[in-house]
Amino acid sequence: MAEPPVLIRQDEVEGLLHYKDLIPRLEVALGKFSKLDSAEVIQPVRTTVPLQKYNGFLGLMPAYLVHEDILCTKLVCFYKRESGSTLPSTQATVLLFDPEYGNVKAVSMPMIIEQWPLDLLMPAKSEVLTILGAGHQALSHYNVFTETFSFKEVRVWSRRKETAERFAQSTQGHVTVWESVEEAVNGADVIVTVTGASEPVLFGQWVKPGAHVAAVGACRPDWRELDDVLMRQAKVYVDSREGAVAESGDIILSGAKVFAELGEVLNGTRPALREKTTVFKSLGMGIQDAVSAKLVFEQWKNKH
Ligand SMILES: NC(=O)C1=CN([C@@H]2O[C@H](COP(=O)(O)OP(=O)(O)OC[C@H]3O[C@@H](n4cnc5c(N)ncnc54)[C@H](O)[C@@H]3O)[C@@H](O)[C@H]2O)C=CC1
Ligand SMILES: O=C([O-])C1=[NH+]CCC1
Repeated sequence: MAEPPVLIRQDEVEGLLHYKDLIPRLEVALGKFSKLDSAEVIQPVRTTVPLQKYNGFLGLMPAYLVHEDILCTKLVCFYKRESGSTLPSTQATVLLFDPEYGNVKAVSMPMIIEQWPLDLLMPAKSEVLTILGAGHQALSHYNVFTETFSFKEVRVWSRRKETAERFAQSTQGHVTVWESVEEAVNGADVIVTVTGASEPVLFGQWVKPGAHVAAVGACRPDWRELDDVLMRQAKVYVDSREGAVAESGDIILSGAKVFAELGEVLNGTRPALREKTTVFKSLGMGIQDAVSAKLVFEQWKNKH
């Protein structure tokens, strides 16, 4: 009989998962995904169930990495919350299966980082990082970006100043709080957008030519964080073309063309045009959670 699944709590996940181990594995998985070879990676576009009553969605994100034999699904509820709401806007659970037997081996709460610093797309000299939004994703992206690179200056903006101030107090390094997006992004080399916005908050006219925008929020076809000018003037990279044209309001509503998948850049089949203004629009990939879950489970087993 199969063992019952182990439950790995979020605080344990945080202790077990290290970016330096995770990122190279994520890059390999994304490279395989972009080869469009279903003998290697199977990841259908997320199925989304609307929760109209609560202004949210349940997303089902299964993935199978064939050679690594990792079968996994993430179940993620995400919501559009009113300003001042204390309810979480994203709640996710990851199930890691034994693909042969079919049982669940581990249940864990993911540490969601859908974007990691893409030095390939960032300007060669990246000194100023601006984060728009000050919630959970803001903190995890602050951590991964500042652990991987040394920025001279880190700035944050949020629609409520007190949230941005709380964020700045919670970070390891010094972060300055800005009252307007326009000022916060002025001269920034890297801009991370992690808001719950459904209308653009970042406008192309404010973005320094050659900057890199890591766009994480706006995961619905009618939600946006970036305006048409930015979307049309930038080279747009995505995690999955199929996902982007189905789910990204920034891409669908602006009519912007997708230049490349990140996996194509990693495979060397499309160039990383870091001297141009670049947008990397991520929507979340089941394979990323699969790779993370496998790593967490391996580390957990080593400790128990
Ligand atoms: N690309 C991906 O794979 C993932 C995307 N997300 C998305 O990232 C975004 C942020 O998620 P969390 O940090 O978990 O949320 P959160 O609720 O912890 O933080 C959201 C931040 O955005 C701000 N915000 C909310 N509505 C806004 C609006 N209309 N205009 C400007 N700012 C607004 C809030 O004040 C807060 O600072 C959400 O849209 C979420 O769906 C979350 C997980 C993964
Ligand atoms: O991958 C993910 O967890 C999500 N993507 C959009 C909202 C949540």
